[in-house]
Amino acid sequence: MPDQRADADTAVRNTHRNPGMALELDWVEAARVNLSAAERRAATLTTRRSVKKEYQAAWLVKSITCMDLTTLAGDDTPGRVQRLCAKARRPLRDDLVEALDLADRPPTTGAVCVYPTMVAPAVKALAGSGIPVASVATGFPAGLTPLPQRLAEIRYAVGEGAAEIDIVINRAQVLNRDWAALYDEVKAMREACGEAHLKTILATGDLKTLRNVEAASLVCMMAGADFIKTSTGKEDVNATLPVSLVMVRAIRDYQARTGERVGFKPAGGLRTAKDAIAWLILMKEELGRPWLEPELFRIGASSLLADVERQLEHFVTGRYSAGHRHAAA
Ligand SMILES: O=C[C@H](O)COP(=O)(O)O
Repeated sequence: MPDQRADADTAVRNTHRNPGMALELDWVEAARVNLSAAERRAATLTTRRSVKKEYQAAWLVKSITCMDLTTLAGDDTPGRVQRLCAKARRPLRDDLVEALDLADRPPTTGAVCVYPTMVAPAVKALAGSGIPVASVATGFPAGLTPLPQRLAEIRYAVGEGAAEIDIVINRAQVLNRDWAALYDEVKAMREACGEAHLKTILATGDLKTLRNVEAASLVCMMAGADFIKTSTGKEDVNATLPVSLVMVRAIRDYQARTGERVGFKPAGGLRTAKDAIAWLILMKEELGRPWLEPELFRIGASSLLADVERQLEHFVTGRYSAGHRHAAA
């Protein structure tokens, strides 16, 4: 099988940071997106391209290494987080790892993503694994607590050992097109992160237009976001391919203008191996190979791994097992 695994030797996946830049309002205001063209292009990603047989298995393993294995539920407990971390360390059964010829470097997930009070148990459970802990923060998922509390929450999560912070932006600032306010808040959040990497969740399902999605993507990158992320998983509409296309093209434009590579994280509602392949195709076609690594690409998901494991089992054995055999994640 082609080897597309990522290195999982350190708990910080990407040492490079996006330094950000001054807010360039002209660039933000010039954002324009042709909705039907974006929808047509997104549709071709899953119809024109397909990935077959052993390449499909390699891509599915790749999707595991890029997965932020997530639990963000009101009834999360340290016990649940420990079980999730065990799955992150060993996302595939040993017999599948052997059969896929991965025993010398078995895959792990890209990160584990939890609420701030679950960071400490996650850090403990992942000690020595090289898997970073990501924490949501800033009043996730609505982001409507006062700014000092949102910044304090970031500092708390970093203090507990989170290496990555997934913040939510203030959607009202986008809907009011108050780009300076959005820029200032995200910049303050980046400062509060210290060494931790900043992912900015746009909650695209709340932003009304693709033009707003593009503009918000640019403002977050200008303010120093290391990743831009689609959704919390709690909006009515979460990650979609047209929205993701707009965001990755904003990443491309930002790189062309600044030379900086910003990562992308689709999240929310991604549950099937087919979804994982579709987003990997998007990354490869729009941004190229560097964005097929966990340093620049993550899939945020609470229930995707089960189907990926099931499809890999089918690849290895020719049979599907019952869904309940892959209960965790
Ligand atoms: O950031 C990750 C999302 O909250 C996960 O959403 P999901 O539960 O729909 O997979």
